[in-house]
Amino acid sequence: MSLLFALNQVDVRFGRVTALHGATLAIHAGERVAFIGANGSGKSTLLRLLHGLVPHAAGQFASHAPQREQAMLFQRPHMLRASTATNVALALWLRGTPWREARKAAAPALARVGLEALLSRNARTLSGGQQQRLALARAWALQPQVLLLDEPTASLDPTAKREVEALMAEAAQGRTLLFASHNLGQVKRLASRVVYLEQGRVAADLPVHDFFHGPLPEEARLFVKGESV
Ligand SMILES: Nc1ncnc2c1ncn2[C@@H]1O[C@H](COP(=O)(O)OP(=O)(O)OP(=O)(O)O)[C@@H](O)[C@H]1O
Repeated sequence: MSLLFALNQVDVRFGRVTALHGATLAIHAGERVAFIGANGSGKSTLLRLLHGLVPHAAGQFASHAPQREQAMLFQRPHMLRASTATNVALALWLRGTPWREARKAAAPALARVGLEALLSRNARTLSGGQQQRLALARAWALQPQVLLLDEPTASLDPTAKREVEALMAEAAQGRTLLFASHNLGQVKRLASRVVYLEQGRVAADLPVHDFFHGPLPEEARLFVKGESV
């Protein structure tokens, strides 16, 4: 599998805060990596670094995945005050698809996530679960090699969580999936590898089975115990 991202002793800083500290990681095409850890441990920062949204302050960072081959979903996606179809079409247009073609691609993308009945609905009026589905449709339409998801089901009710998670699994087929989650059940269902962050450091990096069944550093063990009750 080809190497997509290589981090060697990478630091990311926001003023005096070091959000990532000495992170060393290699991510290959086709992997499904879950980033877990307590609030503020650096999960979003790591995803944002991989997506080219924040610079690194120290160490070496190499990305072999072109930005246009990536799509990122945020916990609370930003929707434009326009129809759901326009929201999808604009994402395509911004990546260089001619407008007419982009408009045409919107309907099938929305149908994939079950929003075909809401094509002309103002996206800002959608529920949280519907907005997350729209965000997935937008990402899906771009057909990215790499899908980055930052706690995409965190603010959803249990039913919407299940629905969006099923769509995430489907959207990840044949792609590299990199996601942050506090939901360890979701991590077990979706990830092939777990990276556990602690105060900006990579404290464990293991295949999913070994993470949940093998010996772990003490902090990671306590984290899993605390989160899985
Ligand atoms: N734009 C920013 N400016 C200043 N500090 C920031 C910024 N973004 C993140 N941080 C800080 O960097 C650290 C890591 O934050 P990050 O959002 O990456 O954590 P996280 O693991 O994603 O947390 P959560 O689980 O709460 O989403 C925190 O101390 C946070 O306050």
